[in-house]
Amino acid sequence: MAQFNSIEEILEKYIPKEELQKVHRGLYGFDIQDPSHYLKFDPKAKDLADKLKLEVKSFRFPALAEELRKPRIVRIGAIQNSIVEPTDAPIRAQRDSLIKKISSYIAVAAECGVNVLCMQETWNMPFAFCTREKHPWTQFAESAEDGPTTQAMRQLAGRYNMVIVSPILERDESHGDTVWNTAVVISNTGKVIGKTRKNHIPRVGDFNESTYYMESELGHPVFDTQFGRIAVNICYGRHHPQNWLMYGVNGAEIVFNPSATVDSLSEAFWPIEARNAAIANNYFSVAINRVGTENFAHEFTSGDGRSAHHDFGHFYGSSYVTAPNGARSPGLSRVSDGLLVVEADLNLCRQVKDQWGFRMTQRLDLYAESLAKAVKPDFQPQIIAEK
Ligand SMILES: NC(=O)NCCC(=O)O
Repeated sequence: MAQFNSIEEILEKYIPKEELQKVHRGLYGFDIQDPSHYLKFDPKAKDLADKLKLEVKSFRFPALAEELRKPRIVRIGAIQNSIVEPTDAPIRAQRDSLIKKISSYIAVAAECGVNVLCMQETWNMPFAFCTREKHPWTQFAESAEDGPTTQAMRQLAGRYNMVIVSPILERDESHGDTVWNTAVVISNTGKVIGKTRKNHIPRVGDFNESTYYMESELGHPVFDTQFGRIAVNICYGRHHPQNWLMYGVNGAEIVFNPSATVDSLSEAFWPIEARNAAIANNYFSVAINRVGTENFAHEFTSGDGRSAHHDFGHFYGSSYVTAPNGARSPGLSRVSDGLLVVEADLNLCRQVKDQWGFRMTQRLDLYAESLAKAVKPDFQPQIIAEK
């Protein structure tokens, strides 16, 4: 399929203006052409972004004014990016060129007033897990706490007073040098608050990640930051509603979904899953997908009938944010690097909980009892047939 910039662009091109407003309201929950929903940035931010050819999009989610609570306004940032060096370049050159590029994007995010930012899954390397090659790719794995990527991000977090979520390939030197798919959560003070790991590892298409790392044993941590309670649901975990549920049960107000997925597999799901999670759990979800096509020297197959090939297909970007009331931002481009800046009043989370009562009516006790039965070896599905 020929690559195109975005679905939004096609809609705006072919739908008459008065009809377009209805389409937008139905698709996004807002008239997304209403200028009051967009942020104005300092010209310096725009100049910086233009120089870097970085698409910058914004959106604003208002909440009701409350008498007993002040608004809790935060600016959430999401960065999607392609790789810089070809995948056969030296490892250090590949990693350091990405750290340099993303550091320049984070400088733009700072100019846009971003308070809490997340990058895509394993942002500092090519998504090489299709190859099933251990070498050279596991050389990208580094200490979550003080590897070169975390050190660089810690400096920026402190400099810009910004919480940074940095999804990387982790080398756990304390436990046999094991590799994990991890997101490091760095405070706006520059300190590492902690880390979370990918709970669900795919075995679909070319996503041969189970060759490299196991499912996380860290549960569903929520990180209490100056800019809200945040959690990270890494990529494939977005297909598991229970995974989203537990971040909500643990009190998350913003759940990032750093991802890497391709148009031949998941694009129809993409606008649905993180959006539904925000609706069902009354928090903001931030879906961030890698962008671009990455070619690898040695052709590979994955036993799914396709002939040997050198790439995953197209990572379609399309990052977007959904508010607890189901309204969503326009997406970033399908084909280029981008920064999405969303201004949100976190008070909206509790306002929607009150309005819809999902947390009150959630029946966790019923699910816990049913799931406890379902995991037992002698489980019998509850099927009732005509007598
Ligand atoms: N990175 C990753 O988990 N991708 C799996 C494919 C998908 O979930 O769309």
